Amino acid sequence: MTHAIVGVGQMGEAILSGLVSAGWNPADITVTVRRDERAQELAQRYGVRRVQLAQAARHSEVLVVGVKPHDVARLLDEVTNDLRKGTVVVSLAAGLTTETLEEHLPGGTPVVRVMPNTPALVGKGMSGISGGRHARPEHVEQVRQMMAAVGRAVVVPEHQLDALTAVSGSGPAYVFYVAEAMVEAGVQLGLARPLATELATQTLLGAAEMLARPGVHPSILRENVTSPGGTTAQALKTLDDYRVRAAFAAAMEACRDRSVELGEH
Ligand SMILES: NC(=O)C1=CN([C@@H]2O[C@H](COP(=O)(O)OP(=O)(O)OC[C@H]3O[C@@H](n4cnc5c(N)ncnc54)[C@H](OP(=O)(O)O)[C@@H]3O)[C@@H](O)[C@H]2O)C=CC1
Ligand SMILES: O=C(O)[C@@H]1CCC=N1
Repeated sequence: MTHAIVGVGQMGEAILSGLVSAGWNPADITVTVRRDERAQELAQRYGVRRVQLAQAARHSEVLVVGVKPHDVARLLDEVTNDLRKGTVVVSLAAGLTTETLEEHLPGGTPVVRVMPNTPALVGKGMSGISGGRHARPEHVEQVRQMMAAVGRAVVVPEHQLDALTAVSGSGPAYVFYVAEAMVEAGVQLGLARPLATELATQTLLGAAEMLARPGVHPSILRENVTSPGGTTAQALKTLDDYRVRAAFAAAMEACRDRSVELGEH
């Protein structure tokens, strides 16, 4: 019995890489991909075996579906006749509800929905997890343990997954966007690009580690950097003048709404 990943793109590979780095035996993980060169690449990088979809469906304990949301229904329809009774089907797809997923699978199939993020690649992922109608607590726990191997994993009511997507699923992109903005601004101020990149990267890393300590709040950490009448106060006032906080609220609301929309059919 293996864990199968079907559709190994950005997110599927991040989880695969995280699991192998966490010490999972590559012999216990199979991948199902369309292109031969991708199969070779994954075999070389991680030592995992490629299997056809039917084989993944027949022999896996957990089958992770890592294709784009609009490809999920077709893939599940293809899988349904071969699916071993008891296999837990895990979807990574934004928006798609467990109810929709269940409609494309044999009655009684345990379905677990996961909203991961790409830092799983470096063992620092953040996943939200919800079980479907037929997922027993032990199924949800099995998936939680898999995702906990590549970072942190929380079980949440399914209706919260759209909002969770806006915070942690898409969240890394906001951080990379801020990093890009800081680098570009540093270059604008006359710093060499490699130096600006090193300064921004190490600053984000250090700030993230401070945030992760127990009992701290971002507001306090920010205040600690902000000397009265000093440089940071000027910078933060300018961010407020440009309504950056409001922009985040609007961006994340749009993200949540898109997730809801992806789930409507
Ligand atoms: N990227 C992210 O940060 C996050 C993504 N997600 C979710 O993860 C899922 C995947 O997203 P992402 O990894 O970004 O997308 P990618 O396009 O990078 O990966 C999707 C992969 O699915 C493959 N694929 C499509 N159809 C099949 C098939 N029939 N059989 C085998 N493989 C197939 C594609 O192969 P090919 O290369 O041949 O086209 C591609 O490699 C989405 O549902 C998304 O909502 C969730 C959280 C975060
Ligand atoms: O952009 C997307 O739709 C996916 C889901 C969360 C992050 N990336």
